[in-house]
Amino acid sequence: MITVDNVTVGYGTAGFIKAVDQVSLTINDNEILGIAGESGSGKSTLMRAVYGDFSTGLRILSGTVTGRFVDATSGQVIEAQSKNFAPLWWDQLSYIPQGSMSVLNPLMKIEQQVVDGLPARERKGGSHALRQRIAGFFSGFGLEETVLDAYPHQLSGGMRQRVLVAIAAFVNPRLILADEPTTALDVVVQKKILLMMVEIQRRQRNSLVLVSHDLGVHYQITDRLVIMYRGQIVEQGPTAEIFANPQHDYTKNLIASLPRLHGKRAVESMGVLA
Ligand SMILES: Nc1ncnc2c1ncn2[C@@H]1O[C@H](COP(=O)(O)OP(=O)(O)OP(=O)(O)O)[C@@H](O)[C@H]1O
Repeated sequence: MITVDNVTVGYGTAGFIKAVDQVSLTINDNEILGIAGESGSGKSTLMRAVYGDFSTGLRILSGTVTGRFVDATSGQVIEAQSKNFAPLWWDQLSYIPQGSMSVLNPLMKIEQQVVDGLPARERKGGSHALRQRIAGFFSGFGLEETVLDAYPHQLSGGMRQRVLVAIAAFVNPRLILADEPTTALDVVVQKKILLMMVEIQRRQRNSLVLVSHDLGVHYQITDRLVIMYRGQIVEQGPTAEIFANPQHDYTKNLIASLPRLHGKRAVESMGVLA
């Protein structure tokens, strides 16, 4: 679906601050791909390059990010470079950036924020019918209809994050990019959000890329894992294989640093999806 080929990405026009260095990876159809790595290792930058969001001064210095999508209405295959992805946002690929409060407009009720992001074809049938569809979709994930009439500040952090996930998934995009969606939330809320994202991926059979510095999260929900270190990918492969047999010292240290419960690694005892 997405091929990242030897991409170097950074910021600035006069000078160039390199943030991602010669990275290659593939995002396949119908999979959960995890991206892990310490703070500043380039995870968010890579996500922006894959989404095609150059608004932060981001620049692809070399290499390509190519997407292959199928138009939901015409069935036509669309192949494009990420610099041309903007018309495909929401419909084909959606992005949940870090920080739910800064993403949602504080002055607008949730319903309007959902509606504003929708492609025109989704708005057909009038506002009442659309509200019913949105409410139905939200309730499928335990979000009551009253949430639609709330302003962001009236919702808890966990609720706002679930709303963001629901908005990102509403039009059934083929790829959802989620950047640290559970960071700064307590473990109970984290679990709810992770379960919601897995449920969405299973129902929609799309691809989910999950950025998290928390290897425990990756262990529980990702199919494949990419480990970044100082702007480069130092390891990638099936998550179970990486945990069973980490190759790179950085990955070994990350796994060794996971908390232990009764002599077992905590990830083995948590079983979010059990
Ligand atoms: N808008 C920007 N302008 C200039 N440099 C930036 C910008 N955003 C990020 N950087 C730099 O790029 C590098 C990679 O940052 P990035 O946010 O991609 O890492 P990250 O792994 O996502 O970190 P975190 O987990 O803290 O979010 C860092 O050195 C950072 O300072």
